[in-house]
Amino acid sequence: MIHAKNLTRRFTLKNETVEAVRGVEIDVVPGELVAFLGPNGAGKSTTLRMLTTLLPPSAGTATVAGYDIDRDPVEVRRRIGHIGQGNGSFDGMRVREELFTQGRFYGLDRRTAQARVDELLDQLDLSAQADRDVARLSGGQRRRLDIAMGLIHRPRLLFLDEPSSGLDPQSRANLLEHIRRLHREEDVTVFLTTHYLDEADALAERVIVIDHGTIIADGTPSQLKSKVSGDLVTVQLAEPEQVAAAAEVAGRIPTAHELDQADAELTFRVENGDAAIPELVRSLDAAGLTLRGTQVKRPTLDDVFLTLTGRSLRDE
Ligand SMILES: Nc1ncnc2c1ncn2[C@@H]1O[C@H](COP(=O)(O)OP(=O)(O)OP(=O)(O)O)[C@@H](O)[C@H]1O
Repeated sequence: MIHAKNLTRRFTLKNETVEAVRGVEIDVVPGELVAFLGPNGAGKSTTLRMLTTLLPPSAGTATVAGYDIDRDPVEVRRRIGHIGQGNGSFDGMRVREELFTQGRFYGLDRRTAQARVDELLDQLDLSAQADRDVARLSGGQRRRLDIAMGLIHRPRLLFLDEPSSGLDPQSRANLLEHIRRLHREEDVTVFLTTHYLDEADALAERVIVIDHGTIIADGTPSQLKSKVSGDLVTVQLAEPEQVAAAAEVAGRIPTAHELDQADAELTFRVENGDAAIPELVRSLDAAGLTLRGTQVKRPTLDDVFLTLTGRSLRDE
């Protein structure tokens, strides 16, 4: 569905050149739901704009929905839906009218356009807003209308640039559910950009991580997390003086690593945190050390990003 090879884009501003995308390789097969994750400025939108034929690459090639983005941009556009950042609809139009116009724009006859509009209003839960002025929609409804607009011509591949950006948590959850359903029930291949870690984790079957214009990871959320070596175990001791001795005890667990001490707290990573705790507690007890508590935290996509880049995506 998407095959990008060495996709590269440079921007020249006065006498400075920015390499926004550097040799990106992406392969997406039909039916996948892919989250393209990265911090601000990583190159997500630039990649998306190249794949959707809005921006010519400086180097590299891509075929999207079976056509070359450079040689056959019109064929590509005909087969994809693209929902950009804050697409925005025309104010002063009613929801139904706006969708109908889009349908006619894509060459549907009046009757087909009408039927498609009704279908999309239903699918995206907008039937109750059909006769409402577009300007009076909530943020979440407006995003759903954007998606309906992008789907009018039944594309098999949908690109969404930061679809849930700026939405409150409830509208975000609702929008993601709609995207999930479209993917599941309509068999639409979805490629969306996001800088929300939890969103990528919860939504996507596959996450491609981009940083400084380069892809640094590609896999299912659990594959990516398994690259971060292990669960994070935190142990609180009664006294700061006991931490060094506790670190020695924890260090004997065969898979324990990244041991760190601060005040009365010891942290380390271990392959299976839950399985390691009982033996650790016994050993600490046998060494005469007093425990105040223990926690086990599974790796998150943020840990993956931190491991790969040395920075936290959450702080960006
Ligand atoms: N038209 C342009 N002219 C110059 N530089 C640009 C242009 N578009 C993007 N850039 C630069 O390219 C880099 C990548 O930007 P891009 O918008 O692709 O990142 P992004 O990952 O989508 O970020 P965001 O999440 O903030 O949208 C940034 O350094 C940006 O400033």
